[in-house]
Amino acid sequence: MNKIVEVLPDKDALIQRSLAIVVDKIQAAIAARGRCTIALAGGSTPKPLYEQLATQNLAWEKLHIFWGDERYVPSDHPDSNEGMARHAWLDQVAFPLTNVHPMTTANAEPAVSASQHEMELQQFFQLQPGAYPRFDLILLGIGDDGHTASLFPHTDALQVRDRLITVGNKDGQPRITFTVPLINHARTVLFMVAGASKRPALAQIFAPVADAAIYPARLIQPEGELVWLLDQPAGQELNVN
Ligand SMILES: O=C1O[C@H](COP(=O)(O)O)[C@@H](O)[C@H](O)[C@H]1O
Repeated sequence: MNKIVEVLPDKDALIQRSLAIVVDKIQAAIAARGRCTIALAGGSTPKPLYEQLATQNLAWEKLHIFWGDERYVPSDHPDSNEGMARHAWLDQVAFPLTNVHPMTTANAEPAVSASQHEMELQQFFQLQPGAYPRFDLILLGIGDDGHTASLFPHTDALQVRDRLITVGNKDGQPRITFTVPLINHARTVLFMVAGASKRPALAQIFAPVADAAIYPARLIQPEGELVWLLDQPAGQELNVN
């Protein structure tokens, strides 16, 4: 694993740096393999990045969009990660409908939705049973509690090692999420973390020793490249070399 940690002066600088990295990864993947597969983060941090991506002139027809996690709500719900990215980016450019692969949240049982999305990934990547796809880029954030994607502290989702997609749990609310092994198979994982509220969790995530059950982002140790982009309020006390 190649780990890079950058502390940027403020959130705007973090967004500009993430834009440069994401555009570079998209173009490199298309040049090397004829397409790029990217899994988006939700929440609020990446929204300005998605708005900036909507201003770029990229080969959208060669870009396939997935999500690393989803709240279990309809896509038109204000909490929807899909809805946020569509509004900020995907609906603003000529993006082929077939290139957008959201996690369904239509089933009464979240486990059914998780299985359906797993089958969609297996078909899209033409996977053998038990194989993991290698996303070109997976975007992640962390919560104040150290969660990432929808891998929350002390939840069963943290232990899942034989699935691509599983059901997450935030205080009893279901989520759909990439599993740890799926994330760790990525070519590049890019964390975007902004704000002083993330500082305590970051200190534990970066500590030489800490409990990954409490700070699940510690479990993200990809085979490829791991990039952490932090703004100054989040990363100022980290001893990052
Ligand atoms: O609930 C979630 O939170 C994390 C962190 O969001 P942020 O806005 O604090 O960066 C996000 O990465 C994840 O996709 C989302 O479902």
